[in-house]
Amino acid sequence: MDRQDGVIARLEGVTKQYEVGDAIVSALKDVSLDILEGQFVVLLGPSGSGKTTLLNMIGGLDVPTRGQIWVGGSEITNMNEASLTMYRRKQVGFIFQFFNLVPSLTAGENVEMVAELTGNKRNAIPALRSVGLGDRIGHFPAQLSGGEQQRVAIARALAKGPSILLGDEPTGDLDYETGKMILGLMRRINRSENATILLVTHNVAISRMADRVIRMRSGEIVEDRAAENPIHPEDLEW
Ligand SMILES: Nc1ncnc2c1ncn2[C@@H]1O[C@H](COP(=O)(O)OP(=O)(O)OP(=O)(O)O)[C@@H](O)[C@H]1O
Repeated sequence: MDRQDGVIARLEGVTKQYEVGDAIVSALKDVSLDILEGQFVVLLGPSGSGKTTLLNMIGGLDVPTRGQIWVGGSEITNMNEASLTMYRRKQVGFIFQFFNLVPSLTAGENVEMVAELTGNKRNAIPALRSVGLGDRIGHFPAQLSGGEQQRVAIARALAKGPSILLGDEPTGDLDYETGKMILGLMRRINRSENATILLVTHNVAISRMADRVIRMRSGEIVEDRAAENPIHPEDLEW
């Protein structure tokens, strides 16, 4: 894969099958896709359509049954387990619905722990400042609101300096206003740092802020379109 063409992630003929008893579930069927650096991509689709499976493949959390995946110039589908662990640790920023912070560590320590793994410990405090939490560094997750906890999780992802940020329903557990604030933050990071973001959601309204909208059904991409005029997250309504 050639980074010169601006492609940060490429999937070629990716198929994922799960064996469940005697049955085979095809979660992804021959999916091919290029994601460009700096794109804000929203991935939509009904429950069970393969969104999380696709995200997990790109994030190196699971491996395809067939097909190839490149991220940031390296093919991850031919990596051994040790290289794949390093890839997950250093190259991918994960933002989940339920924040996944360590309750016994402060906000600062939660970010530092991950930043340290990637050799970027000095990034931790600036990352927290960049999400507006410079004054919450010593707070524990239980002392933070849901929106603040998600901002810590975003800071933790950013502190790695990842090739791609992967969000799985990152606003799914937040109220309307807080959800919009988190989307606004993600958009700001995308625009100001040219961060590539792939965001999975059930919420069709969120697709109006995307540069590109991909829709899945039954393990296949059924629509892939560039958005002409993405709107500001503040103006989203649902
Ligand atoms: N570990 C697994 N073992 C067996 N089947 C699985 C496994 N993970 C996912 N599947 C199946 O693969 C299909 C795609 O699942 P996936 O979680 O990717 O869908 P999704 O679009 O993210 O759904 P949701 O919006 O509900 O999270 C589903 O039919 C699901 O049941």
